[in-house]
Amino acid sequence: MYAGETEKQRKPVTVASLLRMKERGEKIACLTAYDFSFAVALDRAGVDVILVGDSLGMVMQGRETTLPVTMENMIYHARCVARAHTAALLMVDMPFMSHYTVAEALHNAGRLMKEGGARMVKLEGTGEQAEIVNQLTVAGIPVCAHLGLRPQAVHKLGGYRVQGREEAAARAMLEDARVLEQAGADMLLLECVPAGLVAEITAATRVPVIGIGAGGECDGQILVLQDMLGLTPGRIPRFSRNFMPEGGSIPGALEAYVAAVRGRTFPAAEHTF
Ligand SMILES: Nc1nc(=O)c2c([nH]1)NC[C@@H]1CN(c3ccc(C(=O)N[C@@H](CCC(=O)O)C(=O)O)cc3)CN21
Ligand SMILES: CC(C)C(=O)C(=O)O
Ligand SMILES: [Mg+2]
Repeated sequence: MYAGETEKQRKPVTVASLLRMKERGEKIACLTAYDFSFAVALDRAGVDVILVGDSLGMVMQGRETTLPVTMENMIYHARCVARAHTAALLMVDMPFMSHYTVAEALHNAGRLMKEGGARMVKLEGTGEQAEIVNQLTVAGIPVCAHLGLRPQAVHKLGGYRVQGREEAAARAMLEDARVLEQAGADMLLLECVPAGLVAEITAATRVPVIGIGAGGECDGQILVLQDMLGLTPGRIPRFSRNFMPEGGSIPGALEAYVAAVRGRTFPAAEHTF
């Protein structure tokens, strides 16, 4: 929005308001953004949570993976988005190797909050990260724990593959979700997880569960902005959908996405594992 321009006020989205949305069964619509202009557009479309994702390594920088993304990259893009002063909650990814000791996690999450303007940080991890989530919680930093397909672990996982298909892996993920919620996580994000397991985790937790390639039974959805605007070169992941044909324009596509999430028409069966 231009300086001095006024807009009808939307109440700021908070950890508490997201919890209420889960309790009421209202779906939470989330998207990534990496700059000021798109942050304003997402906010106007009624998006609840804006994620400055480390997917910026791919969609902003043209890299093959998210691994080279730095703290400086994350802070730069977070600051650009934060200047939109959105009612949408601003969540920022902790990049690869920024959160594997308590001291580093506190230092780097602190930087995303202080310098980046984040209101929540997201970290990829398992139950092993419980102590880190607990210490961030002690520091008053809202945390989203990202489970399932963790793109920062792509070389360990052997590719961008669905996670939690085998019974033992499914039990472990459910236990990780419980442990991370117990440690203080305010939100969970499940990427590329079979819909049945997602439904189980969503029912077993009080905090909102956001999905990407995780079916329609979780509390909200997230997509990478460039994928849903049809801007990604080549094939988009199966779980994604281009909303541009339906929306007709960028604001139209963003509104169509929010409406489809709220109206439970996205994701459909073909986007689900
Ligand atoms: N543009 C973009 N979109 C994303 O969703 C995204 C990124 N970048 N970068 C970071 C991660 C990487 N992601 C990905 C990338 C590819 C698949 C993929 O190709 N999945 C297969 C399913 C494989 C299986 O069945 O096990 C697919 O067909 O969609 C999944 C997640 C999600 N994230
Ligand atoms: C795909 C979402 C969940 C993400 O972590 C990112 O954009 O980096
Ligand atoms: Mg990410």
